[in-house]
Amino acid sequence: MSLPVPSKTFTRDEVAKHNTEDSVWFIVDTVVYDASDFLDAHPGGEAVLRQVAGTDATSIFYNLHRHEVLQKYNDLAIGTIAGEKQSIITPKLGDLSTVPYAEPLWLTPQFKSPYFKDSHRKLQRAMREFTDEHITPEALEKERSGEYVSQELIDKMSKVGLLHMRMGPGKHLYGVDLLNGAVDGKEFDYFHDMICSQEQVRAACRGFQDGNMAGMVIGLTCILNYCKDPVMKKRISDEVFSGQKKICLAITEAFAGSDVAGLRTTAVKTPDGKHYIVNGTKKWITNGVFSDYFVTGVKTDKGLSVLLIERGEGIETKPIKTSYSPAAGTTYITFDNVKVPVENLLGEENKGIYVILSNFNHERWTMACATIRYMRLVVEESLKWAHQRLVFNKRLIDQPVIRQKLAKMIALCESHQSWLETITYQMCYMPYSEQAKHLGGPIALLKMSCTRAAHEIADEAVQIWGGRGLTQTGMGRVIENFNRTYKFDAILGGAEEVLGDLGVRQAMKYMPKSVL
Ligand code: HEM
Repeated sequence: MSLPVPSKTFTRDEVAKHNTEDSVWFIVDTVVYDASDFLDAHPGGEAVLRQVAGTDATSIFYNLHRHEVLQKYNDLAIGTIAGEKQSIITPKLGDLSTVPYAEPLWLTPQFKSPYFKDSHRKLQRAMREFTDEHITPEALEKERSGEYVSQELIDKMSKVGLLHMRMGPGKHLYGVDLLNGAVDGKEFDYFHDMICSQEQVRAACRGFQDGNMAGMVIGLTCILNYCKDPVMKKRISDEVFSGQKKICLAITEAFAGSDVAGLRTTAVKTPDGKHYIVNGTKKWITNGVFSDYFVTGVKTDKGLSVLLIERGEGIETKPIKTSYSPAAGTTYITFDNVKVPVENLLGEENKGIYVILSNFNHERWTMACATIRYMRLVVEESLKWAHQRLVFNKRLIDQPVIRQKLAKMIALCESHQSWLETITYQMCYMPYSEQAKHLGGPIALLKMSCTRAAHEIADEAVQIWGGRGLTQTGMGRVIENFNRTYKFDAILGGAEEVLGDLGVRQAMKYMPKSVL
């Protein structure tokens, strides 16, 4: 699609005359811009615009700006050069990128994949459109302002079944209209789930990405799988899926992160056996500040247990400032003699470790989906920039050292997507009971390896982008965000070292005795 600009045409000679005190025109990709009234407002200053007045500024413009700047300021366009056609494509909402490696191979027209059916492709299109239209604009705004996700967006996501889909396959999807029939809830598998995760990441706002109901993705699973009272389970899931109530997972403490066995929040039964009294703290809890329900890991008399705690007396939530956006709603929680009915126990008393561990696989896999997709976005942006940016009279891409960096970035991205798809295929066909045994290790290793790859990609990308890779606005916005935030994935849901160890320990369990 070309930029929609007025139909008036000019000759290049006519444009050249607008190089005066009162009139500053220039050409970008055959479109004529009248910047005379924009000089004061231009973030790059007046002088630079005066320097290009009357000329074709295409190459200098793309050396400094993203194409989306022209979309935003389209009202400065007054026409086009007679007989010439725009050559730069403006993507439509929902379009696939035409940049090589910008889409996973299964979405690249020349490639085939055994894993993806029509419903996956239909869902991908619908998710891309929904993300471009509704999620990205809000993500960009909230990432900057640090405000929390709006109720309006939550309502929209609820209406199209996106909140339901983010919980992965299951009965909670039956009978729900998913993005206007893009996929039937009974057909929804982990590849659909992967698509939902990966498409949303394209907003490239890591803090908002977590702020946008990540607490639900990791917290509500425990209710769906371990709440014994069907009435309570239905009430809570209805409230959360409809967007009226928010939920989060509160496991980590200042005392214990990946080492969940070291938790210190206590739950002591009252003498009449009807309640637990909860005391303690939780730290780094995503979405905690605005949550109504806390799925909380506690110490009971003989082990760990998991309780559903409703916001009320004795609970205080305070935002924690981290290196990503406050939009994530990262929280410090204190529980001070909080009275919780015993019916709110999820799973068995003292066997909460199973509740926590069974939750981890989907959480870690979702994080791998997201990290890999974000890596790909960095590859896309870097490929575009390397073709656009001129230094030492050459495009960056014409420098072998830059091509080497891109080669490494592409290889890391493609190999991890392939590994992800292989594991996702096993998740679709392996019974849930077997998954913890056989997939816990591979998923842990995948997540560990993804975030190591993210580390390499962030490092190479910033070198390609220079100062722009460290600047929150303008051309390098995506690179800066990725470089500042990829570490969250290397820590949350299990630190790299813990996951690596888990993967190898699981392999040790299955080592045949006879190999020596
Ligand atoms: C329709 C025309 C233009 C519009 C709407 C526009 C808009 C902007 C905006 C929004 C920025 C802030 C950075 C960003 O968001 O990318 C910017 C920065 C800048 N612009 Fe423009 N601009 C235009 C044309 C030009 C031209 C022709 C030049 C020629 C030299 C120029 C030079 C700069 C410079 C030097 C910066 C600072 C870049 C940086 O900090 O990296 N702009 N412009």
